Amino acid sequence: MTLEGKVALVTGGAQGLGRAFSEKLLQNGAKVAIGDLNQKQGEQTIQELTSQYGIGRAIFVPCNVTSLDDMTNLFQNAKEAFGCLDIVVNNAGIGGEFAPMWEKVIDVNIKGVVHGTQLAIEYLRKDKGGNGGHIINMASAGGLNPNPFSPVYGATKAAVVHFTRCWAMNSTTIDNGIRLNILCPSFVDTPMTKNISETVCHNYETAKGFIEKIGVISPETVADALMTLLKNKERNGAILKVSKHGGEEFCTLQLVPV
Ligand SMILES: NC(=O)C1=CN([C@@H]2O[C@H](COP(=O)(O)OP(=O)(O)OC[C@H]3O[C@@H](n4cnc5c(N)ncnc54)[C@H](O)[C@@H]3O)[C@@H](O)[C@H]2O)C=CC1
Ligand SMILES: CCCCCC(=O)CC\C=C/C=C/C=C/[C@@H](O)[C@@H](O)CCCC(=O)O
Repeated sequence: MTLEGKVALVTGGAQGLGRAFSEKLLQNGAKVAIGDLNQKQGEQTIQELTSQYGIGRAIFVPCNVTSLDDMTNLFQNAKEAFGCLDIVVNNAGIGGEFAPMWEKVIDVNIKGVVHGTQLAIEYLRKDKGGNGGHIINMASAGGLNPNPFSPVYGATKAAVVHFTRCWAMNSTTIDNGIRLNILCPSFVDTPMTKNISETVCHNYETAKGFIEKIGVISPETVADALMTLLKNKERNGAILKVSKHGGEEFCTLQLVPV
């Protein structure tokens, strides 16, 4: 029970990776506040997690990460329900390359992470009554190396990597006991990957071969990588890539030939 007594907040936790993260956090003793746009799925997930891990361990708050009001409400509810906050996982994200969807991708994947990070810093900082803590932002292997089929999506994930590393070097976070790290999985077996089609990426037929070559990993594998970051008490601004062929690899940024 490495996270006994800790309180975590996970965005996009109704399904997919966010749900797997929430479950892993509960298994390790934490309490979890899940925020998600999908109220029906979110409430069902909380019911299932509660029956497995006990009453009062997890709450659901309907929330659109692009709305600062919704996100503020999510953080307030988490603090009121559990008394404090220690871990924030900014996980909610979407894909889509064509108009009008691509603008929404930028909004959710970047604005959502900016909201979640800025609020997390306010709630965690020691000089404002917090305990310090850990922020994990979800990027993607496609934010490190080019996925030629999803340029807009890849750009948002590169932005998440850079945004997070900037904050990790900031004296406000460092002096207040806050660390920020980044998870970069390759393709994962979630509804997002299952729904990849010619309506969300370019050159879909070729993309299928690309996905097959890179391989698809399980949400549990990525949840284990989240635990690797959470158990580590030193790293700040680190990028943890997880892929089928490479496993967990801490990365530095490098340009690969295209
Ligand atoms: N599935 C994959 O292959 C990979 C996914 N990722 C990233 O991991 C994160 C989670 O992805 P998956 O679980 O695969 O996706 P998913 O589509 O299975 O689940 C995403 C969840 O986020 C919620 N969500 C979407 N927009 C939202 C919004 N505006 N506000 C609040 N909640 C919202 C959805 O309702 C859903 O419950 C995303 O940031 C994604 O970009 C990164 C690398 C690989
Ligand atoms: C709607 C889009 C959903 C995308 C979900 C992801 O975030 C998956 C991104 C996953 C991996 C991207 C990796 C890109 C790697 C390449 O630049 C290159 O490193 C791989 C070379 C492939 C090969 O020839 O082995």
